[in-house]
Amino acid sequence: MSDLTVGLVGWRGMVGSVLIQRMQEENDFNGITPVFFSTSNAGGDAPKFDGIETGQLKDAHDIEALAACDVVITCQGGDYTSQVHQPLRDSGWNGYWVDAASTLRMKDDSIIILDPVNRNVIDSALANGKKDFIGGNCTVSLMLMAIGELFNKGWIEWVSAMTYQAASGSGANNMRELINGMGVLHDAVQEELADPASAILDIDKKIAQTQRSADFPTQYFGVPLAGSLIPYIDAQLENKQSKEEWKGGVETNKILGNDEASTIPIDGMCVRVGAMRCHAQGLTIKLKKDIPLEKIEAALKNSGNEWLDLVEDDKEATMNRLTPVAVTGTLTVALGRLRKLNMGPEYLGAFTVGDQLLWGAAEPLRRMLNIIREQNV
Ligand SMILES: NC(=O)C1=CN([C@@H]2O[C@H](COP(=O)(O)OP(=O)(O)OC[C@H]3O[C@@H](n4cnc5c(N)ncnc54)[C@H](OP(=O)(O)O)[C@@H]3O)[C@@H](O)[C@H]2O)C=CC1
Ligand SMILES: N[C@@H](CC(=O)OP(=O)(O)O)C(=O)O
Repeated sequence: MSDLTVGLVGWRGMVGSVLIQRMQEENDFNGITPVFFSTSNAGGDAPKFDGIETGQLKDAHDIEALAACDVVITCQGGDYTSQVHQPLRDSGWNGYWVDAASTLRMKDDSIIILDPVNRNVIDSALANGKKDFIGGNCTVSLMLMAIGELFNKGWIEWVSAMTYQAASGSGANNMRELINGMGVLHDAVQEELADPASAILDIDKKIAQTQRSADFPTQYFGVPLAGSLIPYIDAQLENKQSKEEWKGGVETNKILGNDEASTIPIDGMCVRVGAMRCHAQGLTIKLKKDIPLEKIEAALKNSGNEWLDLVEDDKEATMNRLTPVAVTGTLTVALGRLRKLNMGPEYLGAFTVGDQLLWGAAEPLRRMLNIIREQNV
């Protein structure tokens, strides 16, 4: 069988760059013919990689050029998907569409991909001729990478997820704004900080004044994030959930292949915090019955999830392994603070942290490409 021709759209964005880096690390370019597309620089030079012929960038809106690909992987964003996906399908193209954007996730013909958790759903979709494979919301994917085994065992009645989401989830400019804000705050009290005798409440007052000043960087988040938090992510829905909170329920159930009768209630509050690219979540899990903690830990350890770092519920281990700083830039999803809560023996508390650009965005896409390749051998 000849190499798959794989169109890459959005490769120079933040998610796309992480994808390309991971594809290089895993030698995913071996045995495919990559074609690089651009929405802004068609005809320019495609990125150069060792030993890979990439040629010129093609126009990402050129339906004919896209239709020449067996697989299109896009990290370009939802607007691009809205503009291009349907015209491409309408042209008769029957290739695989692999997408990071949320646009198509809840469509009947789409599969949300997170193969360590739902490989069975993906395999049966492939067998049934499905062609649209969409990466899940980062918070959802990271929660499932942590506690997917407990869902698969059928132990969970409902979950409440309280999230602590990194700036990267909003994009590169938002990450810059967070750091700029931190710098502005430091600059505002630099002299007082250098003087150990200065009063902390004076420093605090100056920080609050600076955060509230008209020239504090808020262009992208809308309000200050540095030294603060924002308990709202994405659009407001009519039922008062944020769209991010809504995704937690609908996407989790779709990934797990649950139907209306087997839907598991999942809800909580999604909060933006001043972390760079790792999302954390405090989980309250209502179990269907009292399952001993040792049994739960054993199930997680034996789940075959090689990326899970099950952190013992111990202060030192937690501080060293269950933080954004500990896991950032890695595929490790840390899960800890596992303990039965005072509400009763069916109530399990947990805390999880993972890199939202890796398992939360890029990694499921490159793994889907490899699953498609296995099908086409
Ligand atoms: N950020 C996240 O956490 C997640 C994002 N996603 C999805 O992925 C999509 C892309 O997100 P993200 O990667 O953050 O978006 P980016 O804004 O980083 O990149 C999107 C596109 O912007 C264009 N672009 C314009 N200026 C620049 C520049 N200076 N540097 C790089 N690219 C530039 C590029 O297109 P071109 O080369 O054609 O000009 C690029 O492909 C999102 O819209 C979302 O749908 C999904 C999960 C998580
Ligand atoms: N909304 C997520 C990031 C993201 O892009 O989500 P989605 O792929 O569902 O649009 C966040 O802000 O952290």
